[in-house]
Amino acid sequence: MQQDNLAELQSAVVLEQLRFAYDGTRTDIINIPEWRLNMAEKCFVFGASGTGKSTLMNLLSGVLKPTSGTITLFDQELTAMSARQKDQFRAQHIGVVFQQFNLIPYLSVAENIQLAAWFGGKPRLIQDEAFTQRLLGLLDALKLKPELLQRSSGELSVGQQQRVAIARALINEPELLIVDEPTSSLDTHARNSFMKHLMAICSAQNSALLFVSHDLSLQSHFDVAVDLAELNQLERAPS
Ligand SMILES: Nc1ncnc2c1ncn2[C@@H]1O[C@H](COP(=O)(O)OP(=O)(O)OP(=O)(O)O)[C@@H](O)[C@H]1O
Repeated sequence: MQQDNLAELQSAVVLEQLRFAYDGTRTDIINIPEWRLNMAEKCFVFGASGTGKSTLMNLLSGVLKPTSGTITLFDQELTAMSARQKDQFRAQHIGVVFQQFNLIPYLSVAENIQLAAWFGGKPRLIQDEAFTQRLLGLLDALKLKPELLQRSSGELSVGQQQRVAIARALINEPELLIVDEPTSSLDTHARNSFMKHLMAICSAQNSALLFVSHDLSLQSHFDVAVDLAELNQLERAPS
């Protein structure tokens, strides 16, 4: 079978009977009977504040463990992995940009990005010329000046930190990029430019993209859009 056909058959993400309640509560925050994301598809997940967007992203990146049900990424069941296997799988296959970016403020931009490559199992490649070229290409695509590489990430503006977080998430060319509400601190012009660059990089790398936000104006950039309130089968109090 041709490689292209194989890629079409495999899903990037499959959720089945996925339920999650925070410890000590009995209220489901997530209850998704079934959902799929195709390989290399760019999906916008929207919902108002408090609908569970960050919770869903934390489940998909393996930071939270579901109460029940399964999460399968590229035919591998995340929910069946040990904590160590999950960390390794995430580092190798998933790029995550959290709302707060989670950069290490006292490390330089270069060190923050190299750390991701190291955890992604590519420590030797960091010395490699091709790695440097890829890093410079990413910086250029994200409109970050190479001089920033030696600056502590804690010294950068919020917009710059955001783009460094994206560069870090993309450095290992992940099959899946998960991005949680990254544009809220940007003005309209910066936001549109950021979105265009992000889409171009994902297309070039063939990465599937799951992007959560409450900002519906971003929807036009994506292949598909999902309303989390519809996807999530939560019991609602009768009105
Ligand atoms: N650690 C926690 N313990 C208990 N409840 C939590 C915890 N974190 C979030 N919640 C609750 O889960 C629900 C979903 O929160 P979540 O942060 O996933 O929503 P969100 O859609 O990402 O919101 P926002 O757009 O404001 O970031 C909220 O009712 C929230 O209060």
